[in-house]
Amino acid sequence: MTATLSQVYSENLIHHHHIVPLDFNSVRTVPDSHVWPKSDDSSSDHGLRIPAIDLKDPNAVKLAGQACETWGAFQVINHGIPLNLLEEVESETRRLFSLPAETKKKALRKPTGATGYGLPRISEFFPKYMWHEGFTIMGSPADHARMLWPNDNARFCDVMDGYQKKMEVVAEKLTSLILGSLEISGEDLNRDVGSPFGAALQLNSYPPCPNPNRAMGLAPHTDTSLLTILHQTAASGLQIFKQGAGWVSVLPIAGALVVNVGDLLHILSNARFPSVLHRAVLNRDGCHRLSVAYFYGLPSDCRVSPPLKLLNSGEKPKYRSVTVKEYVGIKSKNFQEALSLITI
Ligand SMILES: C=C1C[C@]23C[C@@]1(O)CC[C@H]2[C@@]12CCC[C@@](C)(C(=O)O1)[C@H]2[C@@H]3C(=O)O
Ligand SMILES: O=C(O)CCC(=O)C(=O)O
Ligand SMILES: [Fe+2]
Repeated sequence: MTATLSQVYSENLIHHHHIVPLDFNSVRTVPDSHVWPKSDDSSSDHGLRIPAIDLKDPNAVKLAGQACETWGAFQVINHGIPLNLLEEVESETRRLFSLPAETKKKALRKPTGATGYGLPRISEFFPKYMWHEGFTIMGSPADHARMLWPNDNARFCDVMDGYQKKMEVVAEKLTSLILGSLEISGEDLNRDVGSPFGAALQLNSYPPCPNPNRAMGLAPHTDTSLLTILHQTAASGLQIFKQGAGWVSVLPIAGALVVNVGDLLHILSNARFPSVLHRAVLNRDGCHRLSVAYFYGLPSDCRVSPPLKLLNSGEKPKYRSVTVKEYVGIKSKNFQEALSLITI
């Protein structure tokens, strides 16, 4: 039996002190544990912007391929997710993070768990904590939602279930579009036809910070997914790193979704589509920023390597083939070194 994504992440233990978020409501100054060195490149915004692609554009395949190659990210409009669903997801996410700290801790992720409330998994790789709290969902959120709202969780569950179903459709569409730009299709992946893709939903909260210049929302990282599809609220904060330009802000476009290339697509495309380094800085306006990331991947036993069709021009594979499960294990131990550890 193929292990679920949740089982795969559960096998990689995280220490308790890297799970429990600060009670952000109770602090008036940034504690030393959360002070990050001032980033000299945080304002290096040259007005550059990632492309915005209309899924109804007849050139969408080519545009998506170009965006993945040069940016590793793009915004997408006309994606088919209704605006009112995005608003509902946002309001349920706000309702969750507005609960008292003691209530949220009832749904705390276990050290051997993958889902629930807690700090981002990457916290253990940094000497300082991030100004962030998250809630991870894989499949049904019902068990954790019951811990938060014993009698009033149906709405949260319905909205998150509905969103995951719709996001799967968009993710499939985007995957075939992006693979199509390389002239490969979903059938060329080493996946049992019909087996489910691995997916997860991550609700991110960046509470108002007394000194946003000294704290970090979410530290620089690449996602492990094939693709990540992100909804961000109107407050800016997401930045991507572009070689030669530095950190570039991804300004929210109402109703648009941000698409990031993850490590699995990086390996699969033989580095033609590099996974994008990104981070979330804190909003200067003192508002509570939220984002919702849908991670779309491959089943845990799937072997990830560039399809032969991509290599038939004589190009050599840059990475040894790994199963998703193996790669998640390597990434959990080595974080940003993971790709270089499988380089041939
Ligand atoms: C499926 C997943 C991707 C993720 C780890 C997770 O199990 C759920 C949370 C995801 C997240 C969100 C914040 C950044 C990130 C690097 C992290 O620490 O947790 C990603 C993980 C990932 O892409 O590896
Ligand atoms: O909040 C954001 O804009 C980024 C979130 C993110 O990178 C993630 O959840 O992996
Ligand atoms: Fe990310």
